[in-house]
Amino acid sequence: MSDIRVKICGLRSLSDMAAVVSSRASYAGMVFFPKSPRHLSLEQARVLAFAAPPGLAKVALTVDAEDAMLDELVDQIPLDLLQLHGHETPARVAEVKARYGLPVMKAIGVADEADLAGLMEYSLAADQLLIDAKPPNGAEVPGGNGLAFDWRLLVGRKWLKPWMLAGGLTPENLAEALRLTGARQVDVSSGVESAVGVKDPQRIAAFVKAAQS
Ligand SMILES: O=C(O)c1ccccc1NCC(=O)[C@H](O)[C@H](O)COP(=O)(O)O
Repeated sequence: MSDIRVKICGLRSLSDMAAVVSSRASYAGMVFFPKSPRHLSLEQARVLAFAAPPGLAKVALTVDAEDAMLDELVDQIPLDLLQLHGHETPARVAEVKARYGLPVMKAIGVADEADLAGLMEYSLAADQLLIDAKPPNGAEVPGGNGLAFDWRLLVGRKWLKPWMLAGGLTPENLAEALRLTGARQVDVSSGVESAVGVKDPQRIAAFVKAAQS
């Protein structure tokens, strides 16, 4: 069994949380972005977060959030990691990290080699990086689109901080993605859904199993 850590993103219900717990994933992601089909209210997120067992990291995902919103999330929800999935600068990443005293993961969208240029600077400011597919032009949401990028772009690359691979991963393609990129952490949303925003417990289990084999 390998020690690949898995984040299941976009949980919406207690049954999603139960599926994530029984799969033995390492991170449970909650989306706070009203345009997303996976958006949660504070109250919904509190219920999910309090149902998470110790050892399962609770991740709050925001997009260019102001302090007022982050203040509310951090005050009301027990969180382990803040995922910044917008256009936050390295300086903003450092500011969020200092203000809340929580680890911060910065998501970077990748479509081609040029998109990797900023990663080093972000790796100085953030605790972790999430290397995701860049959303298509005009996309309503900057993540959770089920799109993959060319994993060969990551071959032989190293960053200063732990990183996760994301974007279009599925139980079916995960082994190949791990083989090519050498990722030790992976993140998935659409690939473990039966319809947009609807998590499928069997696909969650299959994804984590694929990460462990
Ligand atoms: O999942 C969303 O709806 C979402 C909305 C706004 C910003 C980010 C979002 N998801 C970010 C994630 O961490 C996803 O898991 C990641 O983009 C991979 O998604 P997918 O390609 O669907 O597996």
